[in-house]
Amino acid sequence: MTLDRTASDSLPARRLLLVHAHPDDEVIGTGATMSHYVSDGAHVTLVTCTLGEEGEIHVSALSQLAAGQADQLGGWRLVEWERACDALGVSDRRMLGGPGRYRDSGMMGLETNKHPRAFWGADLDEAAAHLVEIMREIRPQVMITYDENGFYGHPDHIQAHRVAMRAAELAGEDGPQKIYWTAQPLSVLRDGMEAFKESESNPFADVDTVEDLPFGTPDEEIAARIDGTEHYAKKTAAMRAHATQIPDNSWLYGMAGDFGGEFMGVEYYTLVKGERGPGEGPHKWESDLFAGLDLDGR
Ligand SMILES: CC(=O)N[C@H]1[C@@H](O[C@@H]2[C@H](O)[C@H](O)[C@@H](O)[C@H](O)[C@H]2O)O[C@H](CO)[C@@H](O)[C@@H]1O
Ligand SMILES: [Zn+2]
Repeated sequence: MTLDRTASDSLPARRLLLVHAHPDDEVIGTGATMSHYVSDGAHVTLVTCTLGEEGEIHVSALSQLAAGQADQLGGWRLVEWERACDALGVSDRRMLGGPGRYRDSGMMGLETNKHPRAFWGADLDEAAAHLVEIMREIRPQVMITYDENGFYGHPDHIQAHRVAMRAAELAGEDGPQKIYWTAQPLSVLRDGMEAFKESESNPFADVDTVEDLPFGTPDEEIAARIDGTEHYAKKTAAMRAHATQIPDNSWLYGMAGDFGGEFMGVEYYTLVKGERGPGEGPHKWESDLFAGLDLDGR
């Protein structure tokens, strides 16, 4: 079968693919990065794997949409997701296999993990094939997804990692030349713990040290620091679009409000495929995910 590569030939020279598990993950972990690259003229493709049907509902008027009631939260979060992508300027956004193909599995160990459409139980190569199709169309040079623990251990995040990495393997030369996993440097977590210690809405309240958290990466293992502080207003606008998941009193707004863009507008990554480009600072962190790539060849 001859592959139609004219699609990517008509796209901008730089093409970034992000693979996320639920609506809202895209903004929480990578919203500033997405907005930064859209603003800088790159083509950004977001692939989200589930509709988030099993999520909480922080908007009381919508509480009856819950999975155990009308079971309509997935459709509502699809709308939230579209609005959030609009706020970030991301027009190329897709649900893996189409909206509704894979269902939010719920937290690890719950009965919902066994739902016949739960993403956690998806056939890996079948799910990866949907992503390979997108890679062949877009031919992204860079891909962002989660580490093997899904950043914090949620089954859909772990499965998103597995599907993204398998698709990159199957896509061969149409797959990404550089692959990054979302990460949070331990130094930033320590600063956050200090900054939040007097705060009412404190995400660090249940731990004594940052090493007790299910995530955190030694600074020397971080490869890239993307400064999107000029875009954190768009990131917070996109977060507000996800109102069922991110309540107005969320600590995430505290980070943006009291601590400015440094915490919300800067996002960090480890590099697991490809060569690190030129970097800055004590650990030579890249400031551009496309650093070191020969873009002419693709
Ligand atoms: C950020 C993220 O991945 N959120 C997921 C997660 O949400 C958690 C879940 O509702 C849990 O019950 C809460 O205690 C926790 O505060 C939430 O972050 O899991 C949901 C169910 O799979 C998912 O819909 C949501 O997007
Ligand atoms: Zn998620």
